Formats: sequence, C-alpha cells, structure tokens
Amino acid sequence: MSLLLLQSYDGESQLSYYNQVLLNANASSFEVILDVNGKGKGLVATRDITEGTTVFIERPLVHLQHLDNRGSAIVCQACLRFVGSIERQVGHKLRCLVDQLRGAQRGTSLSDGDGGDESEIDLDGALEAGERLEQIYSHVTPEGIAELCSGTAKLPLSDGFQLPDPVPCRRGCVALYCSAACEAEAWEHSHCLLCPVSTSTGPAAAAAPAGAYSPGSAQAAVTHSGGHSDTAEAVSSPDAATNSTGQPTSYDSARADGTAGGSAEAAAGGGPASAGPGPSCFSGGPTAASPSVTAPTEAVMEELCGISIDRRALVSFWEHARETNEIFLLAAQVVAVTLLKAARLVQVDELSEGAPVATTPGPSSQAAGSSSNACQSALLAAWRPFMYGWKRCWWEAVAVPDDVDDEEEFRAQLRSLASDSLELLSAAIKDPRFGPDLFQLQVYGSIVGMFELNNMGLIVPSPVEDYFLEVDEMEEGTEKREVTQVTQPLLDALDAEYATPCEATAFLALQSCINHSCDPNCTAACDTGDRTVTILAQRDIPAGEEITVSYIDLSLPYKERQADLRDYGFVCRCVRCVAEAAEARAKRKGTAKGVKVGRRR
Ligand SMILES: C[S@@+](CC[C@H](N)C(=O)[O-])C[C@H]1O[C@@H](n2cnc3c(N)ncnc32)[C@H](O)[C@@H]1O
Repeated sequence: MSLLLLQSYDGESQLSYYNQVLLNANASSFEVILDVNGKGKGLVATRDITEGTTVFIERPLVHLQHLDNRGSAIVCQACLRFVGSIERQVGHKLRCLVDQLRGAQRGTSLSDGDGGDESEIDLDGALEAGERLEQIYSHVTPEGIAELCSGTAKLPLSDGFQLPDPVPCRRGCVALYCSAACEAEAWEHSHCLLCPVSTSTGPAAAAAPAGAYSPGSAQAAVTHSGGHSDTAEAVSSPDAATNSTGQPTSYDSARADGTAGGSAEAAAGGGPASAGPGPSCFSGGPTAASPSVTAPTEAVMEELCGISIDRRALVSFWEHARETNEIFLLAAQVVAVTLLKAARLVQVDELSEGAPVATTPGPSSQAAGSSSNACQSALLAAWRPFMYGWKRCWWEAVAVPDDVDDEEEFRAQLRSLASDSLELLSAAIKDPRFGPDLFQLQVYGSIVGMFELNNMGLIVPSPVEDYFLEVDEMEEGTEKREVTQVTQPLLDALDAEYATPCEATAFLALQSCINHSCDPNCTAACDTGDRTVTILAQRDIPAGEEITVSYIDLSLPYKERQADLRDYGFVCRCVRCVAEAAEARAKRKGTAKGVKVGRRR
C-alpha cells in the first residue's frame, strides 16, 4: 500500500509552500532554493544583507521543553517564559534536585546499559548522591525548601525580578503557562488532544491571567539539536526514565521533609522517585496527589471535532515516551496538530455544503487509504508544514553510536520503540477518517526522523542566574552582607544548578531549511517575549550567497567538528573545513617528509 503522506511531491508545490511561508514571515531578502550545491534545499540571499540585520523571525511549529530540564526551570509551556517567582524557581530546583538524589541514593540508576542486570545497584552513584544531599542539607532545611516552593519565603531583592503568575492548564494537568492567552493557544494547538486529564476538577478553569508582565527580551543562544543522544540513550540505557527526573512532581507543595508532595513513591508504588507520578508531561503544576492529575482508572472517552480521545490511554503514551524517548511527545504534537487541522477543514467543508476542501498540490489523492477524497485532501493540506521536512525514518536516519556493535539490531530496536509508541498513541486518539493514513509506522518514523535531523535547540537564560548575579554585583557593605546571609546558603545548595537555563527543542519551517557552515554568516536567537526564533546576519551577506548557521560548537577543532556533524549525516565542506583539512594534509606531508629524512640519516 502506498502511503498518502509519504508520496513524492513536485518541486513546484514545495516552492509554493515556502513562498507562502516567506510571505507570512514578511521575509523578502532571501529565497528557498531546492538544491544548494548538493546539500538539499537551502536559503539564498536575493539582495545584499547588512551585518546586524534581522534576516527573518519565525515561530516554531512544535516545541518541547526537555523533560530533564523541567526540574530546573518552571516555564510557560507555550512560550518558554519563566513563571512564578525567584523563590519558587529556587525552591523547585532544590526540591527536584533532592528528589533526584534520593532516587539515585536508592539505586535507581541501575543498569550499565549493556543489557546488564537492571537490579544491580550503582553504589558509587548512590554514594555520590548521598554526599550531594548532605551538602544541600548543610545549607538549607527541608522546611526552608518547602517555604520557597509555597511562596511563603521571601528573598531579598526578588521584587526586581517579577515573573508572570503561572496559569494552569484548564484541565488541571501539570502544564503551566504565563497567561490565559498562552494557555488557550496551547490548548487549541494540540493540548486539547494530548492533555491526559479528562475533566476540569482543578483550579485551572477559574485561574486569573498572569499579573503584570512585560515581555522579556533576553536573547537566548539557539543551537541545532538534531542527531542526538536521546536516541542512543533510549536504546542503550534503561535508565533513560531516571534521566528525566526533575520532572515535576509538584511545583509548590513540597513536603516538610523536602520531598515532593504526592511523590513518586505514592504514584509508582514505592518505585524510584524519578519514575514520577502519572502523566509527568510538564513541569510544575498540581501535585500528583491532586485529583486533577491522577490518571483515570477507567477509559474516559471524549470527542472533539469528530476525533475520539481516551485520556487514560494518553497517560500510558506519556509514560512510554518519558521512559524511552521524549521526542515521541513532539511527534505526538505533529500528529495532533495535523489531525485537528484536517478535522477543522472537513468541518468547514461540511458547513459550506460540499465546497471543495483546501487542496494541496503535490501527491495525488489516488493513494490507497480508507478516507474519502475530501478527507484525504484535508489531511494533505494539514500535513503540508511537515511534508517537506527531512523525510527519512528515524531508525534509518540516526547515526549509530560508537559503542553499538550490531547496527541492524540497534535500528530494529529503534523501530520497535517507535512502533510501541505509535500503538499507544493510536489507542488514545482515534479518527477513522484520517487515522489509517496518519497512524502509519513509516509516517510516525518519518516525523521522528525529521526531528532527528532538523530540530533546533532553544536555550532561555534563567532569571535565577540574573538574580544571583545582581546580588553578587552589589556594592560591598552592610546591605550586601545582610542579603548574602540569606542568598549564599541557597547558592551553595544549588551549586552549578543555579544557572540552569530553560532548554527546549523545536521544529521551524524556514529555520529547518538553513544549512550548516563552520564559518556561518548568521546566528539564531530565541526571543522568549513572543516565542520566536530570530535569524541575524553576523556579517554582510552579498546577494546570491547562501544563508548559513552553525549546528555545532564552532570552537572545536576540525576533526571534532566533523565528528559532531556526522550525527547530521554529512561531511562539512565549507570554506573553513576545506582550508583546515588542506592545512592538516600539508602538515602531515611535512611530517611524513621529515620522518623519511630522519630515517635516512
Ligand atoms: C536542517 S537540514 C537543512 C536543510 C536541508 N538541506 C534540506 O534539504 O532540508 C539539515 C540537513 O541538511 C544537509 N546539510 C546541512 N548543512 C550541510 C553542509 N554544510 N554540507 C552538506 N549537507 C548539509 C544535511 O543533509 C543535514 O542533515
């Protein structure tokens, strides 16, 4: 059976899509070219661009705060702004850290990842965790952490670092937002299909919008995050679940002993703390013990735009993703966004009494599948933003880690993980009109593969870091001494964690067309104020030159850069790499000559 969503499409349809995206982004200084020097599609300047100019600004189509970052940063799940207060951010970090260390102490990081005995206890890890815990408790008390989390403790100077009040998800799941507008946007985008809570029992529905908050303008580093270790971890380390700690047991209800209220033990029947309660899909929010996030025991079916949702089955999907590969959560967003859009298009079509649904140039609608032509056409229109992303299946696209001996088995394991994930997702979300075409393993694998090679890492600096820096920069004197009496113990307890930023991964339509160079002419930055990524010219770019960014750490030497780029599936032949390779060859020749001469002597 040929797959409707993975059929080849023509260049014209691809260009017409990108031209529309360019128009929407108000971008006029470059165009999308389908083949730039054998690198696939890329962006090329159509006129001179001056250094410092914004080349374009774009919003992600989908994004996800990394699960293992959720214990370090409570952010709006829609726009990644930090929310709450400095006190709560510090309390949350400390409490998640304590949870994580307790888990490690009990021996949750058990396996060596080589298929060894999972019940084997990592004594060194447990010992280290114990020492770190002791260190934390030598600076703060469990009660102190609880007071920070609940907002009853007040830190000096924190008024200068106002953060928006968190607005919970309307269903009361653990997702938090910076405003009612962000909550509504996330709900409409995909959360209405993916929220694991079935009824509105929490306080969310009545939550007031965020208090006064002026959009931040902090520029965050943005790096490409494709081709990475999540994958390897998911397969080679059964500890992957424990790596997602920090997640979110609760936001502001730490127990007096410093552990999370409604903690993992309760939810996981005494299991590792890091296993987390119920659907630990977001940071912050109500505790697991709260009825609003307790996984329903019976299937709870709902219907939305003709799509049926089993919220209980969603919990299993979330759990599997958290334990294997969080990128499945992003893939689920693509599935949800596509389904919702297709369903809405069909509704509009029905309302307008049979007028044709928005048609999509490209694959013919002759493809096999059980949906009607109108539904296929709606599905193709909805799928378009993802249709032209990189389309290799995840298990084929992933670079094989060095420590993997059996490549075939490794790829088969990835395929099987994706298959399990898709099975769980399709048990939770059902739509006979689009399901047969959308819930295909090859399609799901292509979505995950697209992220593997095209995603961008977003890094949003933490206001907690700014807070401690401001304290540090205070003029020496009595006031500073009084302030640091309160803040220094917290800083010592947090140690390196004090500066942890919010870290997320995202897929963007235009940015994902930018090829890499080790001597790039542009940089990317994430403006958390309006959840956009900005591409900035970092030198003059003449018309006709390709727009490039760097996917990797440019300070690395040639060989290491090439090794990192192998994860993206190519050898870099940019001007810098070609020059450095030639230089290395010349050096080797020189050395070789020297050796020969030496031998003769
Ligand atoms: C983010 S995408 C860039 C857009 C891509 N060219 C396309 O056609 O969709 C990353 C992929 O582009 C290709 N690519 C990017 N930079 C490259 C470079 N400097 N040399 C060769 N291929 C490159 C690689 O295939 C890489 O996996």
